Amino acid sequence: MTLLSKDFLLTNEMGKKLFHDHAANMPIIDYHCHLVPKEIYENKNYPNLTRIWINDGNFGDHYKWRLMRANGVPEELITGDGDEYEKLVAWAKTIEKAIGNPLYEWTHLELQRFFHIDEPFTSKNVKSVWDKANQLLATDAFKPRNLIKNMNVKVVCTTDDPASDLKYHKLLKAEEAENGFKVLPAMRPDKAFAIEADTYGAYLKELGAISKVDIKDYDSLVKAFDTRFAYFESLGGRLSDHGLNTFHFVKVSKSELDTIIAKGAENAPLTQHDIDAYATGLIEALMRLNKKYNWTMQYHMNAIRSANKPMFKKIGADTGFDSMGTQPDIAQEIMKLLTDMQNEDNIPKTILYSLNPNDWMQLATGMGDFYEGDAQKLQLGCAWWFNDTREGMREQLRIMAQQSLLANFVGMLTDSRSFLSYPRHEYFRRVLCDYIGELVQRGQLPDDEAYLGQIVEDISYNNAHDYFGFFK
Ligand SMILES: O=C(O)[C@@H](O)[C@H](O)[C@H](O)C(=O)CO
Repeated sequence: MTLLSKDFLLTNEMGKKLFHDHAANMPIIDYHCHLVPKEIYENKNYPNLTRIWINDGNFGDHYKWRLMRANGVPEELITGDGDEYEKLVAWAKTIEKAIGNPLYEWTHLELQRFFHIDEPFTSKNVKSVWDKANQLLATDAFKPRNLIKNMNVKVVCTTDDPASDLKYHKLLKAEEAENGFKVLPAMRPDKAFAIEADTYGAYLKELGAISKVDIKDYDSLVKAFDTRFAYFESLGGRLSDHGLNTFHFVKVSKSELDTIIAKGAENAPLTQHDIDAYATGLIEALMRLNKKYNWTMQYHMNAIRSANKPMFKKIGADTGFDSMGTQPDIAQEIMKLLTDMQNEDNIPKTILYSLNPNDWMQLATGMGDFYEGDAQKLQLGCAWWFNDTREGMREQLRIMAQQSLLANFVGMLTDSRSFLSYPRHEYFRRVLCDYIGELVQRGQLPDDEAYLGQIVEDISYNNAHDYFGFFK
């Protein structure tokens, strides 16, 4: 089989039929990514391949950055102000060493799907790739909105702070019919959780100002969030998303939460008990609001963020210095949370992602204790970040299939900061179809293309369409 041939990742006949005749042409709902709404709205061509692929001066692909650092590339040719062609040369020299790394396949998929460049990308052809890609990047087809539209994307959910004015979502909403896709905000209140940060007090003021609530205690904080849920909802938002790097369930009284919030706002010393109690109180408030608005709550848990403190100070978060978390009991702590909220019937639709696959069985089986109402009210999140590999995807599919109902799964997302990442959905669909095809091959499923094809189409698009309510 040649590199990324027609049947790449497809090792059986049913898998090939399921992919080519059912998955391949399904539209995309990308319900979690980090694209910048302003860039979608302004719709400007990228000047060259480095800027859309590696680093556009603000956001960039920290997956690539990690590998470039692993290859000894100096920071000036990664996130620094080095020559942009030389950055691509550095990437070419890196990717030719990345055998077995998903970025090898993603890089070549993107070159094939967008630039019709089929040969392997190496330091020997980087100049011709640079020239051909840049020529195409200057055309209308490579404006961000056309990149989204031409990949058959129907929904893009960005990642937005509750205090955001969602200016560009509002502007894009007015052009939704013309664009042919929705750009919807997903509320990511991580700053509101960071009570130990010296910026917490200022953030409460910022959130209070935009919600017109004087936030001074738990009730007023919840009221402020309620107004933001209503505003996000008015622009099509139906998701909240939470980076719970670690989590310890600590239930305290409202008056104790009031005291903790006051301490945080004044930047007074907080104990770990305070921090855990506050996170528990706030996540429970957000569970109630997700339930009230019939949103879906995503938990991104067990991550170590910005471990390289000197580089964090130098270039900030989300720059490739994160890794898999090692809190061994995080799933147990989440179970305590779910159990507590079940007592008041306030568990919303929920997707649980853990960066540590050791958590997946606990999460997948634990969720099963709380199913009711909506089909697949709780589900195991797709293989996330460092697990976004063929093997990681197969493991998540296997566990979801064996512990719940794979046919209800809402499928994949890009989680990306680049407009070129949509082939990750194709990659996932290939893995999904190959996995199902193998079950047929072993006689574990009927050799029934119509039945299995419908399930593949549902996982690829229909389930997300119905589950999230973006089109209601
Ligand atoms: O949403 C998250 O917490 C992560 O996806 C995080 O943003 C990370 O930088 C990422 O993009 C992984 O794909």
